[in-house]
Amino acid sequence: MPRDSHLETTIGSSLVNKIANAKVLMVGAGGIGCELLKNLVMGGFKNIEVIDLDTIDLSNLNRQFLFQKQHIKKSKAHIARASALAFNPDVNIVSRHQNIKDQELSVDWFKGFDLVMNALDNLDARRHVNKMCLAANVPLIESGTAGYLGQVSVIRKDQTECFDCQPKETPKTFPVCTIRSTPSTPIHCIVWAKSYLFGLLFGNAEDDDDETLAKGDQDDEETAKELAALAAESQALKEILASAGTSGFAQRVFDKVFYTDVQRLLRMEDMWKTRKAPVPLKYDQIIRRTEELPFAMGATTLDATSNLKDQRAWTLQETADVFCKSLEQLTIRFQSMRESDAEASIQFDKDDEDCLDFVTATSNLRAHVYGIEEKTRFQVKAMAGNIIPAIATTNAIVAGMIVMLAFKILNSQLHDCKTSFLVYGRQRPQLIVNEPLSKPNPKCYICRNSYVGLKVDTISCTVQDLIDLLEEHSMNDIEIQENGRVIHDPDFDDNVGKTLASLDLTDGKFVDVVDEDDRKIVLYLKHAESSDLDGEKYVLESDMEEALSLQTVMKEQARVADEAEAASAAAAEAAEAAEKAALRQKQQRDAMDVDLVLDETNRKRKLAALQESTSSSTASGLSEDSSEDKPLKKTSLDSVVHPSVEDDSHHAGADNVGDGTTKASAVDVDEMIVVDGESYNVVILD
Ligand SMILES: Nc1ncnc2c1ncn2[C@@H]1O[C@H](COP(=O)(O)OP(=O)(O)OP(=O)(O)O)[C@@H](O)[C@H]1O
Ligand SMILES: [Zn+2]
Repeated sequence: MPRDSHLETTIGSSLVNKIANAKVLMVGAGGIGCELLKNLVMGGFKNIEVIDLDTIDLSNLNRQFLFQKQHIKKSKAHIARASALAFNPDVNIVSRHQNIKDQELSVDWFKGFDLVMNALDNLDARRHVNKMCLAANVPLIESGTAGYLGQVSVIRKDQTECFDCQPKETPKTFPVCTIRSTPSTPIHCIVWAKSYLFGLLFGNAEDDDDETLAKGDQDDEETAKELAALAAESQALKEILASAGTSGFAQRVFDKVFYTDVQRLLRMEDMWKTRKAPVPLKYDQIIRRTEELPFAMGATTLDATSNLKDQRAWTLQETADVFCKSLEQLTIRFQSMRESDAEASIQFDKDDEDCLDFVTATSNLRAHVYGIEEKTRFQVKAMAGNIIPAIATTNAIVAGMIVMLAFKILNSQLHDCKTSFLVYGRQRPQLIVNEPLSKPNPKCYICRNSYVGLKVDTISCTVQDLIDLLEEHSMNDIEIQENGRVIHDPDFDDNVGKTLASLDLTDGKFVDVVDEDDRKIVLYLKHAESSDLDGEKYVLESDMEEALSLQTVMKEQARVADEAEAASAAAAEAAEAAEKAALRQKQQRDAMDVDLVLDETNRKRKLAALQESTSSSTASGLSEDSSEDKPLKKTSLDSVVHPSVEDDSHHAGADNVGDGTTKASAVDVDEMIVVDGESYNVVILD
């Protein structure tokens, strides 16, 4: 039986043919990628290109099942290809051990695919593929997982939202004073070790801040004072750094950060009125304490190859030992890096043994000083590396959903595609939640651009030539930028005589051009020898007029969106003002007495009774009327009591609807009814 016969029965031979003829690109051969590649070769795809920049790590093997122990350190892309071919040898797979951001992988290269599928793990690469697919006008399936959660969606130029249409969540930050002075949780200690101390010791001493530290309100006098003290503290540590590499260096750092600095903090007595005060720790103390222990725990040496080192809590002596040892190792590395490059720094890497040792020991020593729970090396790795455990099943489900979307896209059924969320722990027993694909954000600065290929000899073409070219297409007073770098604008013309190549505007670069009407064209440069340009100075690969008129439409859409946003902001403001006014009114009414609480039915009866009684001129008060043959039903407002319950002298004859508390003033007065010259405040229940 032919291999694809079941597939044909399921989805029809026409779609099977489309799948077989499609050329698809898979970016990333990790957790999702391995599952996806298997699905593709089993799902009838015959032309697949797979790219991954990484090599296989032992930690990948639990879920990236195309890889085995003997593949460790080999290219993920090449091994994924070889293993997938074993599932189906009848497929053409090209593997690339390469970064998807490589310049050689141009917009034209992307144009060679019918569909791109991301199986990536980082924003930067996702953003890049998003932009390339928009420029190449190729559909992209974007996916991601985090523990039990997963998401799959489709990105199609001008039809759906792109990856950058909505701002992405910024990483969690911590107030700098919490991290530097008043930690209260293990993560505070880990961030201090990883982002502050590590950076100060092995980074560029000037930029000892980290984006995980939020500066807080520096106008606040207390905060400003504390920040100044912290800056002085960092400066003192930098002075100790001058003795790096000499004997006793590690102990000096130890005593500085766990003793001297903590003592300074303790002098700020107000700080500890409501918090548990830290206990300064000196290196010598640990040695002394360890000698006092019944067993020679200080003699324990942690075996780096043993799992125990990762999984069990270390003694204080062990922690101090690891601190000193890892500090020395990293210092040696740092100094040798600095010999060849004065700006060199070590980046924290959770998979680097010395880095992880240093951060584990340092954060636990700080935790010890502050009486905070200590963490094992394994736990610190997860927390410092922001690791959410990857779950094979989640990846498998998401890879399955990617293939279903791929089928629909190749079958021209974009309208049937949905964004799918894999959810977990919800009350409803529903694993997958679907949402229609969103429309592009009219204000998106990535997908609302018009991308135009420009073939040009970048060696001879000057910025002025580029300006002339754009003016020929009626783009005036233009501003030219590349990746945020200003190349030219109406007030900055220093570069007009320079060639594109001399400004590093070379093959594959995106050049943003905005004109006086705010129309934005992104030119992607394609270097061509002058001889290949048929005597022309340049060749534009798309119709510029069409792109510009599309821009005019998009700018109008953005304007309408702006207006709608402004209108909804104004409406929200008005609603807030109305709410405030209503609240004020309520407060005024609350100050009044409440005589009756009626529900709507009662109100009608009451009014009817009142009218009847006043017209017959027999009524002397509400209570008499209401106790006639049609008695009023008491309302169920338990919390309201007629003021006369407290004070009999007032409206003693009124109908005491509602009973219970004494807080009549908490109720709105809805109506005032006048009967026989006497006024009654009435509350009407909904
Ligand atoms: N710029 C890029 N170019 C090519 N491949 C990339 C790029 N960025 C990330 N990748 C690849 O995407 C894959 C994502 O897979 P996954 O999320 O399972 O990560 P992992 O690195 O295998 O696992 P973990 O991060 O949990 O150790 C990785 O194999 C990674 O090498
Ligand atoms: Zn967008």
